[in-house]
Amino acid sequence: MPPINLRADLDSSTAVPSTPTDRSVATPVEGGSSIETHFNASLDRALNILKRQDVLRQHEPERSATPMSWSSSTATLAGKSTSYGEGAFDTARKTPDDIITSYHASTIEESLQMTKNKYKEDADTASQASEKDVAVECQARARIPYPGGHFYLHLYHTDEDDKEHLAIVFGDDIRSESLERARDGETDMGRKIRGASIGALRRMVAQDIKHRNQPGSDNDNTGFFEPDQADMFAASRVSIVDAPLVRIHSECFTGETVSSVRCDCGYQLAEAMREIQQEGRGVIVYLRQEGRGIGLLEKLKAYNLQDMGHDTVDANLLLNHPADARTYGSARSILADLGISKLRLLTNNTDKIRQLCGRSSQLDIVCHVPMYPRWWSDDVHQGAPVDQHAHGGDGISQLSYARHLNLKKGVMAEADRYLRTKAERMGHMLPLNASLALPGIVKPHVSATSALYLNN
Ligand SMILES: Nc1nc2c(ncn2[C@@H]2O[C@H](COP(=O)(O)OP(=O)(O)OP(=O)(O)O)[C@@H](O)[C@H]2O)c(=O)[nH]1
Repeated sequence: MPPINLRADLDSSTAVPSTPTDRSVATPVEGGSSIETHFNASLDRALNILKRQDVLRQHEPERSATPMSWSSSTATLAGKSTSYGEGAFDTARKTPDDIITSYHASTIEESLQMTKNKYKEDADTASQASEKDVAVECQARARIPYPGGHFYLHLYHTDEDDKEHLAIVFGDDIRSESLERARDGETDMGRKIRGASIGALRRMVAQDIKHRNQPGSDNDNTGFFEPDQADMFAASRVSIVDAPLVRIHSECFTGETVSSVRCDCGYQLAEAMREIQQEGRGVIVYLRQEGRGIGLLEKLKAYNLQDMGHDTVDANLLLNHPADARTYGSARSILADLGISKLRLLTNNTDKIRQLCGRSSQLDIVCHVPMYPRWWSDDVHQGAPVDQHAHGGDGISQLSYARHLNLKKGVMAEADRYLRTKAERMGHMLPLNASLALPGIVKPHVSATSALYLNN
């Protein structure tokens, strides 16, 4: 059998296109070789398939160049999942920079609104958590001298977590009930080492604490204590009826220990100590809720996101945390343990007030005392004793306590940005307007009460 001359047969019987691409339109004519016809048709189909795959492959690098980090960030920020569905191909043709830029421009408003809603949702959840009764026990108390005088540091354990929460107590008359409670098999020396009272004093303290829960009843325990202890407990009676100045402060290693000026935390702690020390009585409950409850590791990541242009709220959300993960149930219990049911609260934070005044709360927040940064105004807080030390060049200015009270406008630019975000996105009671150091911050008006804000 002679070999089949495909070329000749095709030339004579079929209009064969000159290029493989054209073959796709070739139609075998009547009488042509059926073998060639089938061959050409198969070849055409194969070429068409290859052509389509090739077109797709050309676009493949662009499609996979779309950064996953962008897509996952967007998903987190928008609070919904993102997938490559319809229309995804167009997005993939843009460069990653185009996508990020257009994303920022188009969603900033949406993000702001979404954050407000999310912040409220998280705050509601946190409020419910703060309603929970937290059992606390003061494990030890010790006197701490510091540049402004001395205070008593109380260390607490709670059944909520395994952290060491603290109460910084100013005034000799505020006592912890759980510290005074007798421990099994405890000696007087053991009590002294914990910072609890002993002997007649212990009995008096126990009676006094019991008495706090029975308003109106007479205290007939005077026979239990020595004359030199009488004054102390006379003062103790007073602390029950008045409303001491209280700050509920959350841990910030960066701001308080290494003097970071990304935030105002170091200043707030020092200022709270100064104001309470001036009054002679009050408490700072120091909660180990570092980084608004997300911990130091996550806060450092959030700082890097802030250096990439995100604010403190978005940075938390991008890391899949709530804007504020704190609760205040343990603070309420610590204050109750210290016999404080009525207080004036040093804060700008509406959410903190709302959580502390939850439905089941026994706390009576008589008013809130705003904490406006001293560097916004040149003339506030003149003549405080610790300022004189700090300016006096006697070495105390090297201490972080005093240093925090001497912050200057220019140095605090980053803290001002943080404060602006707290005011604009987290509902903090900070007056923003166009005058003082930060464009947009006016001199504080120090008269609002918590009732005003709680009713809103
Ligand atoms: N996640 C996060 N936490 C921060 C940042 N800056 C400060 N913090 C933490 O924020 C907490 C203090 O919260 P703030 O909102 O500044 O102040 P506040 O105590 O709620 O409000 P005030 O009572 O008005 O002072 C501390 O735990 C700090 O560690 C930040 O950029 N990101």
